[in-house]
Amino acid sequence: MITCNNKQFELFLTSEAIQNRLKELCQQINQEYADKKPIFLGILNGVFRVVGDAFNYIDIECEVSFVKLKSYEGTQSSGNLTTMIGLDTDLEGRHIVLLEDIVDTGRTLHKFLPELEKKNPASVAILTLLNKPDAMEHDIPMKYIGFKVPNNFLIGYGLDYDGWGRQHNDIYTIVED
Ligand SMILES: O=P(O)(O)OC[C@H]1O[C@H](OP(=O)(O)OP(=O)(O)O)[C@H](O)[C@@H]1O
Ligand SMILES: Nc1nc2[nH]cnc2c(=O)[nH]1
Repeated sequence: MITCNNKQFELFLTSEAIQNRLKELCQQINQEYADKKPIFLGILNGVFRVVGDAFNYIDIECEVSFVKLKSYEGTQSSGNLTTMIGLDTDLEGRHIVLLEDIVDTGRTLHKFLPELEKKNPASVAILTLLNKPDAMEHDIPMKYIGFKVPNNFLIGYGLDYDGWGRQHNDIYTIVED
């Protein structure tokens, strides 16, 4: 059990399980994108640990870039997507692998994917460490999913509760909401 911002959380996914799965997905990407010179595009903030660790395993020629989007306040999606740092890379004709820590309701990607399509990329594939199928409000095609998880609030490994809790190497689930 841990306490974060006065709420209690219990262990849900170990660091070892996260690393093993991330390695599997990255090895698959190494094969499928071997000759495509992809751009990995991370959606900050939560994704910073996924990106850092993924690049222990990605070994193909590629670029990396980031956007910073925000929709969550406390334990709930605000429903509003704020762009804090936007797209600043030329994506025309490029193969993009979008990196996310979690796809929950799908609102963030539902709003962001049309922005990405305006840049005329050759392809867009989504890698998310976590997905909550029961929370999804939109049909978002996700090619690489680490773990499908129940619809409970999570922290750790980049995931925050009002900015706190991102430092844990394991992922924790809320005990009381
Ligand atoms: O599918 P959704 O319900 O839209 O939720 C997913 C989004 O929520 C988190 O970001 P958040 O808005 O919490 O910002 P952060 O990455 O800075 O923590 C996460 O990194 C995703 O981008
Ligand atoms: N920390 C955190 N952020 C999220 N963003 C979308 N879903 C979640 C979640 O379960 N936990």
